[in-house]
This record gives sequence, C-alpha cells and structure tokens, in this order.
Amino acid sequence: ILDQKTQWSKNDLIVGRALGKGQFGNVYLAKEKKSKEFVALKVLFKNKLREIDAEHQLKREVEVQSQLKHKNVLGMYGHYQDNVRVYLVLEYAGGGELFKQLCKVKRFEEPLAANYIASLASALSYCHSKNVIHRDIKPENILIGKNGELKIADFGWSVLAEEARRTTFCGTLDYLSPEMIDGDGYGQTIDVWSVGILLYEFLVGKPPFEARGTSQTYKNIQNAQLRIPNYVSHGAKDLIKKLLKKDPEKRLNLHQVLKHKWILEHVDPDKL
Ligand SMILES: Clc1cnc2c(Nc3ccc(N4CCOCC4)cc3)nc(-c3cccnc3)cn12
Repeated sequence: ILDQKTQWSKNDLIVGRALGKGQFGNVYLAKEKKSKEFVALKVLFKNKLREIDAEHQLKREVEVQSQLKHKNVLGMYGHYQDNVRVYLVLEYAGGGELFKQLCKVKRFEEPLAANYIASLASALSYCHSKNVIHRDIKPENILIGKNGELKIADFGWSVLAEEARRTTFCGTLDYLSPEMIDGDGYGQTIDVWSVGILLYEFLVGKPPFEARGTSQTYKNIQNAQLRIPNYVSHGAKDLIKKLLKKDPEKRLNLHQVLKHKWILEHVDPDKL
C-alpha cells in the first residue's frame, strides 16, 4: 500500500495536529485518504533550508531513508513539494519520542534498555550493510512505534560511508566520539560509540561525559573517564566499557553487541 505508492501530493492526505516543531519546519499527523493509514508529514521550508545550504543534505536524507527498509528504521513513503516547502511522508511512530519516555521515567529498567540497544544495534548493522552511517544517534532522533518498538529517525546527518571521511560537525556534543573531536575522519565505529553513550544514558539518566562547559565536555570525552554508578549491573557495565573505548579499533562492533552476554540475558533471540 503506502510502500508501493510512488507519486504523492497534498490531495492524498488529510493533515491533522502538529506532532512536533523542528528548526526547519513542523511534523504533522496525517491520514492517507485511500488506505486510511496514519502517516507523519514533515514540512520543511525551502528558504530556511537555503539559509543554511541544507538542500543537498535533505536530498541525501530522502535518498538514504527511502531505500532503508527495517522494522527499527522509520520508513519514508515519499515526498513532494510546492514552491515554498518540501514535504516528507514518513511512517507514523505511535509511541512518540524515546527522549520524552526517558525524561518521564528518568532511567530505563535493564531489560527495556537491553531491548532498545538490541533493536538499535540491529537497525544500525542493517544501515551499515547498506553503507549508511547515521552519525547522529541520540534520544531525540529515536521514536517509538505503537507497539513499543524502537525506530531510528532523522537521517539528516547520515552519509553514505564513502563520504564519511569528511569531518562535518553534527549534533550535540555529548554524543561526539573522541575521533570525531580529533577530526581524523571516522567510519561506522562512530555509530557504535553513540550506542554506548545511549546505553549509559538509558541506565543512568544522563550522558556519561556531560559537563557544564563545552571544553570540559570535550576533555571528558577525550580522556573517556567513565564513572558508572554501582546500581548498574556488571553485565551492563561490561558492555558500556567495551562500547566507549577511546580507540575505535578496540570498540565492539555491532554484531558483537548483539552477542554480548547482557543483551542475551534480556532479549529473546528471535528478535536478534
Ligand atoms: Cl517523523 C514522526 C513519526 N511519528 C512521529 C511522532 N509521533 C508521535 C506519536 C505520539 C505522540 N504522543 C503520544 C501521546 O502523548 C503525547 C505525544 C507524539 C508524537 N512524533 C514526532 C515528533 C514529535 C516531537 C517533535 N518532533 C517530532 C515525529 N514523528
């Protein structure tokens, strides 16, 4: 149905309430008339995109996200435009933002955190198999489906691996990996680093290297001084330490994450 539809226009949709406000435009809940399916309509203003020369980035987001088909990657059904805006027709994630859920409960229980990390690792491993590096994995870019499944969204910063050598600044500091700060280029290991930061934030309620000032955050990241509270289990602590290795070569890869004892302890294998 929606996956097969190739041409989209505003007449296909009944647009409802705003789901959220972004810096380039808003996201609305919408309903596709024929299938009666809910979708999310991301509206971006062309002049705003032009201001920061982000048209090429948006083109890439569309190219990348529409070719990815995975249960933990938010689907993109199509796009259309008028002379003022670009419209992205996206899968509707009925559970909202993971970020809001984390703020509400402060910290996730270990089984829930393990399931989210397993979904994230399997989605990223799928993306990497398509030569796509997300580069901006953080709670704000993760949505929850109506049955609680994790959905990676917002591929605005993703690049196809060959371009990944260019060190472009992307996103909040907390998620920058050491090699990103050194600017010596990076491969798929930066997404693995972000999984480590996320795992820490899921279990502790804040990112590991958070500091008041930018330079302090950089310092903490660079010397990767990790303080993990005692209420975190040994298995989780072990995985966090193996993900937040300063040297990208020493970091676990995504397949090893999915085989880690703490993940296997909490996640039913058919989900992996
Ligand atoms: Cl893209 C995309 C696909 N689905 C969503 C979505 N879904 C969604 C579902 C449910 C609830 N609610 C559930 C009841 O409590 C109130 C919130 C919110 C968002 N939100 C956003 C979004 C949200 C906030 C800011 N910027 C974007 C983007 N989305």
